[in-house]
Amino acid sequence: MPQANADIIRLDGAEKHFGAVNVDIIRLDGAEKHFGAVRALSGVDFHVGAGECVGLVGHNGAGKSTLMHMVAGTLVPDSGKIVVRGVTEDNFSVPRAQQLGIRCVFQELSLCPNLSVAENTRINHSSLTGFGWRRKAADLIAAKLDEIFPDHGISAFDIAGDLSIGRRQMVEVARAFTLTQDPLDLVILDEPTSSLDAHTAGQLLAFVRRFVAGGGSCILISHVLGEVLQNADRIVVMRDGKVVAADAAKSFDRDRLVTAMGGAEGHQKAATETAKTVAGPLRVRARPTRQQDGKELVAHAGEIIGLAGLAGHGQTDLLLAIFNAAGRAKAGIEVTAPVALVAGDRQSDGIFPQWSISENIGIRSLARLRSGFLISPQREAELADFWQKKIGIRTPDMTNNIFSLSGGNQQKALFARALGSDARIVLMDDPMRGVDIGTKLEVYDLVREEARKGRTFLWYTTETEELDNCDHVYVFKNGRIVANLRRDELTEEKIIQSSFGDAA
Ligand SMILES: Nc1ncnc2c1ncn2[C@@H]1O[C@H](COP(=O)(O)OP(=O)(O)OP(=O)(O)O)[C@@H](O)[C@H]1O
Repeated sequence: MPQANADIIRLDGAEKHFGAVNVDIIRLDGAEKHFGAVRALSGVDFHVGAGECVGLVGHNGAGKSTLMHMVAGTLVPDSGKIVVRGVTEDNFSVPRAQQLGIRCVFQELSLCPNLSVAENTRINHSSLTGFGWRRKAADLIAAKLDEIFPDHGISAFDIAGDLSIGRRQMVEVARAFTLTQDPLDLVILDEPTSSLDAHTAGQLLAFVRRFVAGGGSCILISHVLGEVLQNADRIVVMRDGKVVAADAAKSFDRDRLVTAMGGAEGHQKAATETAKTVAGPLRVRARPTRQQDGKELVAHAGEIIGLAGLAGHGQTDLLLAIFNAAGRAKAGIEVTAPVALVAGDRQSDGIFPQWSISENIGIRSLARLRSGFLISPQREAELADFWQKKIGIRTPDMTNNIFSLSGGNQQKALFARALGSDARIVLMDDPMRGVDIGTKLEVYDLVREEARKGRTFLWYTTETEELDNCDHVYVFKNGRIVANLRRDELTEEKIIQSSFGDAA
């Protein structure tokens, strides 16, 4: 263990677990990073102590993931210093970070889709070798899944690509915490609950607290500010590539965080409109394939309909069935107008990776963008510019590749694609994954405004608060609708009761 220098001994945050001063696990001094014209980080100082959970918050594109890529060794700073346990690292890299016990769960899930859960575990744990490695890997990941998510329902031999996005996220998390011969000191969790329902997110956060209480360290990035306020010891706020606030978590409340992040000021929580009593014409009538009791989802023009319940209980399947049924007859499903889908799993279902931001937005509006037989680049650019301004897509140039955007900004581009199209029905599959609080509030306003103009929204969300925007909510369990709750009777307890009840 290296000797701690005087300048890396800190008295904030970490030492409260041990009652003594403490060497930082990692420290970055003056980290800078440019991507072409974009200054992603400008002179950031950041540190994490042993036995400390640091919450990291900021708007989309603030630089959080870029900073974390430096901690994980996947990005090298243009300038600045990385110090691990008091030793300056001149050639910091992914293998070096792993050797030093630093692991990460990134926002864009990284499991190989064609490999099993056990095989994916082996990829990150090179010590799992020799005869019977597959069995060893399977036992280890199964045990960790059981420990973090007791009712996970995942087999170590499931193929990763066959799992729902929520279950893939659970595997990623469990894999990062799996104990092998490799050291485990610090885990970076970049939006680890973004695809988890409230129950599963609670299991993960409780595990994180146990891990930290046992002396481990975590960096927790989340746009769900309550998660950070309740689970971090110290919170660091980033804005436009800089750290703008850093303090003990208990000194923050939601308002102070939002003000420090900037961008969400002036937005009030949605004024709760009374549920609609006069419905427009029928837009969607759909019965889940496993439904045998006659219940069905019904949506009219101008309605915002929520889909809730534990993740992976048939909500996404029904949205995809409705999407596929648009324009052709399908048993049990009636769709009376054009449909657009905002995918939550943007990597697999939403984004065209080789295309620019503008092309990704325009693809659902080709008829409107045509000039003769060709797509007019000017019309495409106008549509993209309109949406860039409307929902604040942060980029210097909309003709840049879509992957030049931060995760949340990629998600905004998918929103723009659906809302900018002529679709009268918009299906949203947990669409706010990675979207910051300011933009979320803007999108909620936009959805309600579009609904008033007659658009219909079917909105599956793992964030219970978002259901306040809906006229009524169908709760799913085991592939079936088990409850239909009006907005005025909607509470988290009611949803949980229906999700776990014996109704199906
Ligand atoms: N590979 C890249 N090429 C070009 N620009 C990039 C690249 N990666 C990040 N950026 C830019 O750097 C800035 C910071 O992005 P970063 O992903 O760190 O933000 P973030 O705070 O993690 O956002 P989010 O909450 O949306 O995930 C953004 O403006 C982004 O567009």
